[in-house]
Amino acid sequence: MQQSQSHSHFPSTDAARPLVTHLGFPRIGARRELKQALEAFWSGETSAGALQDTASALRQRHWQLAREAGADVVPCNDFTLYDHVLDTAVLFDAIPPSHRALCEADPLAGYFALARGLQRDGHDLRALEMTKWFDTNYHYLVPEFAADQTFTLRAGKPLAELAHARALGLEARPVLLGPVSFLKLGKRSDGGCPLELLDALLPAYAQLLEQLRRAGAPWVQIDEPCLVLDLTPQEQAAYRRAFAALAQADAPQLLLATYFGALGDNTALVASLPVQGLHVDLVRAPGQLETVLAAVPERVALSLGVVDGRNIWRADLDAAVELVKRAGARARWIAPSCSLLHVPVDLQLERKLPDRLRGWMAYARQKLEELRVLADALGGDEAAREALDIAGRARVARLLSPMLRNPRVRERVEAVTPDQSRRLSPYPQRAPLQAQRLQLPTFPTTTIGSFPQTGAVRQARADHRAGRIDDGAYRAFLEAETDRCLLEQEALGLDVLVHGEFERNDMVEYFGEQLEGFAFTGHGWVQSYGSRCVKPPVLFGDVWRPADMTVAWARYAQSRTRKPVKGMLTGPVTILQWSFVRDDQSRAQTCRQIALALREEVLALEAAGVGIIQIDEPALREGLPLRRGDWAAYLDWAGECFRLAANGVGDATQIHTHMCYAQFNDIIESVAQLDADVISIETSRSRMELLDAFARYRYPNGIGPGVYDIHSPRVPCAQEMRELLDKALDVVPSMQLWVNPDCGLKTRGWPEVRDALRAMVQAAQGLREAVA
Ligand SMILES: Nc1nc2c(c(=O)[nH]1)N[C@@H](CNc1ccc(C(=O)N[C@@H](CCC(=O)N[C@@H](CCC(=O)N[C@@H](CCC(=O)O)C(=O)O)C(=O)O)C(=O)O)cc1)CN2
Ligand code: MET
Ligand SMILES: [Zn+2]
Repeated sequence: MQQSQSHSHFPSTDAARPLVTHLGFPRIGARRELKQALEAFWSGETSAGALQDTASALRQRHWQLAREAGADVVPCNDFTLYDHVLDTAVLFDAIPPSHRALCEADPLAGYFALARGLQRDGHDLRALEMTKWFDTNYHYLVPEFAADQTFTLRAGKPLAELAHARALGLEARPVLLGPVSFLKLGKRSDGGCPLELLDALLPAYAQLLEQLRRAGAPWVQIDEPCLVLDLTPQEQAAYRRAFAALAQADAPQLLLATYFGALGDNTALVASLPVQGLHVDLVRAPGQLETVLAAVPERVALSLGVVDGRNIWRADLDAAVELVKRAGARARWIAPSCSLLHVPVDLQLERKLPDRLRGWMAYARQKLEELRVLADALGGDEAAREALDIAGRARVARLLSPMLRNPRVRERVEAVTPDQSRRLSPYPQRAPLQAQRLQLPTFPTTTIGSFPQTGAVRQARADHRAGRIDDGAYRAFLEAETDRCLLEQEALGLDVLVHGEFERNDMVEYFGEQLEGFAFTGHGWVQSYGSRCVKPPVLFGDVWRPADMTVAWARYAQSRTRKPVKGMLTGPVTILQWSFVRDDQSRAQTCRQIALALREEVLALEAAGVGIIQIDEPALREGLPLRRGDWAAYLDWAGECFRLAANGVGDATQIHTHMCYAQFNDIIESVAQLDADVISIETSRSRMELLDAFARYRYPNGIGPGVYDIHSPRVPCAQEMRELLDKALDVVPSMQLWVNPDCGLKTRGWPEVRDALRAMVQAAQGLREAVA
């Protein structure tokens, strides 16, 4: 076989072959086995033993799968029953006083009470706050530290997982969240700086490292993703102190793992840390290889993240070859850019995807196979070089495919003018027109859109998909659900109703299924939090709207009640953020295409007589770049896209937006500039901390700070919600205040929803009486 031109630059014999590894594997399971096991355990159907058996079997299967796909070294302790940040808090015994007794009496029950709250058997425990893991759609639980927090090592889990892997004959590398990132991702109950607790934490870390070494770990992976953020001098000093202390311990060799971006101005800091290995993300930041090679001492072995751990496209292996060769003998390992947590498990399970598209994609397993091909090719293997050629051709085929481009879409994006993204009149002129049209009381009550997606709803959808019920029967079922939901809302006394979103599998996938330019998968599940997963659609080509998407349901719901029903759409930034997005053009460009498609839908809803249209943008904050220097450009195009979608309507049409799961303090000004008439926003888990920002900025339009945490089965009482509303009234003028939960109710059951909304309406009524 003739050697191909493009790979003639390979060394011919005995070249150094890097080892293949990865930083973490999806834990939910290709068929969401962990989800099923968790939910069965929570509902009391199965025992803790059964849950642990499933967890153990998944760990073992994933190690074997990774080995077979090509990993020479696999991580351990990357598994978790709920969340790896929560695991780290439990590992060091950083448990809030409220949960301590239960955690000691029944560790597993205590663990899930921290994750989900617990209101049973005389307990009334809150869940920890949940927020976004960097710029991903994964949520972690925020550790809560006392001002005088002490840390005690409880090393059972990492030691057991290491022993399990070693018993299987695997070379396993325990993964730990590093001490600085762990503290920085948490918060102190007194509002103080968590990094002040570093000196108290380090002895426990050192002790853990010693135990792992004694248990046979040659390497430990310390994840410090905060090293890609802007750090203060104090934070940089914390890194120096932390790693100096860990270097004193009788520890295994340390692989310091960074990901989600460039080390940038932290490069010199990282280069000065006493570690034996360093992982860098060369997908988000290929340019940093040069600076890292120059700054980091030769004795530090490098792990090069050359395959995208955040997206599902096949890698550009030719580019990867160049990077690895550039690092030469210093490239000890090659790996995905970050943990594979953010991609699905195995493309081989996909049956529905068009073959063409499938040939362009790679899930976790296929990414490890790509890395093996890359390593083998670098090691001089002929067959692997041919595989590289084939991969390269598949990639070029995608980039040149006519499926990616629609000239009409491109023309329309080019033709957008600035006035298309502005409302006709400013808010003070629109507000009275809307008030007159809608006739709402003060402190109007509403919900965020979804009502419980019960087993029956999911079953009907599954039956419809499988052809067991026809279109008519499915529609009749959904109409009945919608009717029932509207009646419930009327009975509860809510002011602005929603149709309940029963027809939607997911707020993004549903739109992906109706827009051109998207494909959807059958097994593309990615963990979002705990047992909850999402199946991000694959945005591969130019986006356009072939037909109305939500108008029929909006019209139907409004025909069934005299109360106003909100039209319900997912915004362009969120659709972008929660899809696997093409990488052959800028995200801004792709987002504008989505925005134009949604604009058509907004105008169609308005034309159908819908007076309130909500455009959810829960992922606006999540998409914010990790470095401040990149914020302005992002906020500029993201804001423009929202306004382009929303602001074509007349003055009397009320635009709502909704945001959740993140800190909005930093971007409050950009949120205000969206100029939505009303924003509902998650605040209850952080007990309204967010409102400081709204107060400082004097948010000008309507605002509904969430008064009830919908992620927990716990039902708060009216008094508790009233207290949050009173707090809100300190900073929000009463004419602007709306009353609503934190987010949609799809994950809850009807009994809790009824109780909670009844209490919410009661809280609003109490407030009306108090200020009347
Ligand atoms: N994309 C996205 N990201 C988001 C959110 C979101 O809503 N969407 N919200 C935040 C996270 N919150 C979330 C809240 C709930 C769920 C959630 O409930 N997910 C469901 C899956 C939703 C779904 O796609 N359901 C489908 C498919 C359901 C399913 O499991 N079907 C079975 C078959 C049906 C059966 O027999 O039960 C199968 O395919 O195996 C449907 O309803 O049609 C789950 O994990 O259970 C996810 C995220 C932030 N990020
Ligand atoms: N309208 C959506 C819902 O209520 C908004 C969810 S934000 C993650 O579910
Ligand atoms: Zn939400």
